[in-house]
Amino acid sequence: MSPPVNLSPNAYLKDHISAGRGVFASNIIPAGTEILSVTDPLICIPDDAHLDSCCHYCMAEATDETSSVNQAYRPLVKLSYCLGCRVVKYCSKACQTTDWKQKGHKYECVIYKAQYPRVLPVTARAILRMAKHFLSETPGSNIVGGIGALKAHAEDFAKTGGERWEMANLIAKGAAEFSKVSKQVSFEPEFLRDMYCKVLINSASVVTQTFDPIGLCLAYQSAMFNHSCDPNAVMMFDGRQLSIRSLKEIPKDTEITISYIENLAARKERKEELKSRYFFECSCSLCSSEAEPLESLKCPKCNGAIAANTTTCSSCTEAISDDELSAAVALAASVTAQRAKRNADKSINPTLKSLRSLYSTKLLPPTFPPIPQLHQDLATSYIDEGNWKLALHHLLTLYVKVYPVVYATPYHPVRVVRTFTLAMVLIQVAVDEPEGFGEKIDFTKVLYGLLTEVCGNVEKSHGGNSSFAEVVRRKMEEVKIDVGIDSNREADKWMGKGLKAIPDLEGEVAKIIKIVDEFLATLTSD
Ligand SMILES: C[S@@+](CC[C@H](N)C(=O)[O-])C[C@H]1O[C@@H](n2cnc3c(N)ncnc32)[C@H](O)[C@@H]1O
Repeated sequence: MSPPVNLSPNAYLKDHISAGRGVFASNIIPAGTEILSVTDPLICIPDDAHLDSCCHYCMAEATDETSSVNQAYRPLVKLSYCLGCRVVKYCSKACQTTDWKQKGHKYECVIYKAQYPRVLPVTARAILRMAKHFLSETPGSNIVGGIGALKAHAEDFAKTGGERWEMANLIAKGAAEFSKVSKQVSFEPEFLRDMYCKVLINSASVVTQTFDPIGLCLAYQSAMFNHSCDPNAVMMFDGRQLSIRSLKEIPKDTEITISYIENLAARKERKEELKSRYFFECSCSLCSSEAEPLESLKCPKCNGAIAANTTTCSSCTEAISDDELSAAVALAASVTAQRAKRNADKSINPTLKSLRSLYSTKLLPPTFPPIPQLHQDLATSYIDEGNWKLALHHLLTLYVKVYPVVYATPYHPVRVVRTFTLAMVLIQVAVDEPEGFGEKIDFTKVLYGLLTEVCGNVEKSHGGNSSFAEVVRRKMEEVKIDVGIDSNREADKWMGKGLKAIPDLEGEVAKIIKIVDEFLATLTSD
């Protein structure tokens, strides 16, 4: 069954040789093009941790007044509870009315109220919503066709058994029981279990402009895109609006792919996650390649690269023992497993300890998973506690050493957003330490260079009309005024090209590289 939707003028749906159906380019799609835009996904709701801090319709986050970095991204938002259930919150009457009348809160409210103070988990809330839509629509409607066409992998879930299958049965049974409270419609557990499987296979995390997960989204249009670990497109959110944008030029009739999982993970972890969560063996170009760049190790003598599955430095020909290399790789795998166990916990001490243990092998470079994730976790934690200088060191490390390899295209949305965060943190450090630090970088020049890079890439990464592009433009104007930069300045020519491409910033870039190298040396030596 195919969903009865026209995906976009740029894309068409076709049976795939090994992945069910897939989405293909109808014509040459230039890099940085919006391929799909879904303004009203079927389901788009806050996850359990964000029910209190996000609007249940538009996903606007309540403004956190304690963090001036986050402040830069968000307009002021105040949320009020739905007085019926006191579980969900809204930022405006308009959002509340639309959620009530069109998205299903009229149906859910009484169920949530009956459970209060217990709150249903996000998957239970999602399946009730999806089931309600499925049964209330006229048979043959787009919604009924769209939901009906989604892959459920129900047999694979049942065959695999284990915790996930138990959870599917438990949530479906619970939700069926809760649905009896409603006088409108109640559901059988088997039907809800099928909806649950569809949600797990086809939903995506709603993310903020800084790519932090805040909710669950299911749109049958975007659910048709298959996965690649080296995708040519990326899924993004602007509030509840979902879009898929090209990361490179996509030739006509080529499959358009997105990544279902964290880009920074190692091949083994990626393959295991895709198999256990989505029931397929990934055979993308990256997974089938002999050695991917992230798997290279570092020569302890000259810092040259030791390609995966080899034991000799490609620059100085130093030979490293197999045992030493295997021990370093095994340590990285064990830190990855520990990090997954800690889940969202980004406590500084254990994370820092893990990072030091990896660097102390002297064989693992900053790109080797999970080192980039640990730097990112630490940067986030330091930002949360207002320790700008340490956050800056981790962000500079990612900017200099990791992003050019991991997000090779300069307009990859994650790279653009992280560069903007780096600029915002730099402002905070400049306020705390106006005299500069380390090699005394010229804050004004570097800040202007970073913002020039972000402004020049945001059109392709996010689209010129996105809220993020608007925030970036506002910030750039503010900075130009604050530092007295005339908008016709020579450097405007270098929009989007990156710090290294701006001629009068060569000296500053050299200082930044030195700061990062010294910082990494401190992590290695202790
Ligand atoms: C969100 S759906 C994508 C659309 C799906 N192909 C369909 O026909 O409905 C996810 C499912 O598609 C299949 N899939 C996605 N990417 C794949 C890939 N790279 N290789 C094989 N199967 C894939 C898996 O069955 C996966 O559980």
